[in-house]
Amino acid sequence: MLQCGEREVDVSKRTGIPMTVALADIDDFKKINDQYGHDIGDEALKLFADASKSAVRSIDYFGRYGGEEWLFILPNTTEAEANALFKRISVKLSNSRQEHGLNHMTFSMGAVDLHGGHNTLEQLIKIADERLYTAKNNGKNQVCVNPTDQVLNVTLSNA
Ligand SMILES: Nc1nc2c(ncn2[C@@H]2O[C@H](COP(=O)(O)OP(=O)(O)OP(=O)(O)O)[C@@H](O)[C@H]2O)c(=O)[nH]1
Repeated sequence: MLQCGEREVDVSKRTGIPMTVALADIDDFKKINDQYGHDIGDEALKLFADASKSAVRSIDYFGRYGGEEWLFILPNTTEAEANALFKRISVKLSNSRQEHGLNHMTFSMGAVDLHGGHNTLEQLIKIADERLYTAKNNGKNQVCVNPTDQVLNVTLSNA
């Protein structure tokens, strides 16, 4: 997946077509494990993965990254459009989490597109991670696409 990401960075640089890198992390995952047990924690990971897989397009790349985080590589996408992805995953998650008794499960996301000095996949992942950290610090259940802009906080009926 990282190799594909490097290739997408090259394509974006060559063509000028934007691409976005996003990192996501389930909120308070440790509490889910502590409260419901490790097996339900694993189930929560699967629910998130299924919601994400069904929310991305066929040209996007999605996978687990560095243990607890999830990486999205989104060709032909601006960082502002990551808001829409965040909403789509949130809605899909809200549909499936109730069946599993995980009514309060949410996630946070940080996203950045290729522009200015952010030139390599490694740099983009680093900035996405910083923005994910900002989204967590700002209250979780939200995406941070640019810390100077307002973050999008999605509050679903059972969140
Ligand atoms: N069930 C399960 N738990 C895991 C797995 N990998 C990591 N964890 C647990 O995930 C937890 C990581 O939580 P963090 O992401 O650090 O913190 P958090 O509780 O989600 O808090 P925030 O990120 O601030 O929302 C730890 O308790 C790990 O043991 C896994 O594959 N399955």
